[in-house]
Amino acid sequence: MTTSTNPAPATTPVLDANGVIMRFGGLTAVNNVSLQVNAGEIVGLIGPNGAGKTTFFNCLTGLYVPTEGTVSYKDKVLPPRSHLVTQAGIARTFQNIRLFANMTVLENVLVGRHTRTKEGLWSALLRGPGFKKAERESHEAAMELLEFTGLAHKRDHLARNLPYGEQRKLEIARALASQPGLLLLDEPTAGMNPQETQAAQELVFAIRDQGIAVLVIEHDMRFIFNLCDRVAVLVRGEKLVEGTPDVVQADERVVAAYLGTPFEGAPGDEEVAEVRAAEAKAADGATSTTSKPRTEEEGDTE
Ligand SMILES: Nc1ncnc2c1ncn2[C@@H]1O[C@H](COP(=O)(O)OP(=O)(O)OP(=O)(O)O)[C@@H](O)[C@H]1O
Repeated sequence: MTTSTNPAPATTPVLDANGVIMRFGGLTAVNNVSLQVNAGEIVGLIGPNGAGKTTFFNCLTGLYVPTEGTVSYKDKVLPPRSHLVTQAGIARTFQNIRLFANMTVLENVLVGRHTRTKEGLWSALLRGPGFKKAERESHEAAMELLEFTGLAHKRDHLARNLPYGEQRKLEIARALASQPGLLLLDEPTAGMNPQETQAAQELVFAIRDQGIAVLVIEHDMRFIFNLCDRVAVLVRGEKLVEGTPDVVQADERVVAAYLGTPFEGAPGDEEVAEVRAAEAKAADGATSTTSKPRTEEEGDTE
């Protein structure tokens, strides 16, 4: 198992999400969630399916306007507009890969750099010295990122022809091209084999070692607990637990949330009871149609 020690004590908040609520009609997908990510940290966000993780990410990155709450990056409240959030210094990848499939690997990274280039339209049209210099710098920076992510040898391949694991890496390279101070990764190892997952872990450590804080959603618990300095657990839109991997792993509420076992004080105990009752009824129905009439069965047991 690879480990990486966090070099600096992580105390300076980079991201500060405060009391974020996101409602879709009658559904509260994220309910009053506050979360900080400090400089130098890798923080994990876990929770069962439908817990609100991606919705929370979308609130952080300006894709959704939170119903309530604020999101600050380096002490400045972010406007809920994705391009302004990227400009401020937050980059992200998506659960469903979103590459430009018919562009090359290099072109995809160059697109990611767009927010950091200052050359205007006239300069680009006239292709003057300023534009050529900027183009050369962009190219060099993109190639450095491809080296960093291990994709340099694929620079001229079309994105759609890359194996799945490399597409995920390319998404990360493209996100890094915007020179973020915080990188949000939404299920970076989904669909990866163990070797690719191991490589992804090394890559995230290397990103952190470059001074970029990371917030990562992932279902692969081994990956999360090996990787993260701190983990927050969302259940039904609410933050249930937050702490070091050891603390979170030992918390019985987390185990219960994943196994679906009701626990004291948990939201939704009534729903669990309802589902159990419905399942029992369905099982009864199945028995009575496949074996003997219900009245007989009842007679047997009484
Ligand atoms: N745009 C939307 N409109 C309405 N409901 C939504 C929307 N986006 C998400 N939801 C609902 O919000 C809840 C949280 O969904 P979300 O995708 O954030 O969960 P998640 O924790 O990321 O799940 P998963 O691990 O399966 O990706 C779900 O009930 C989902 O159906």
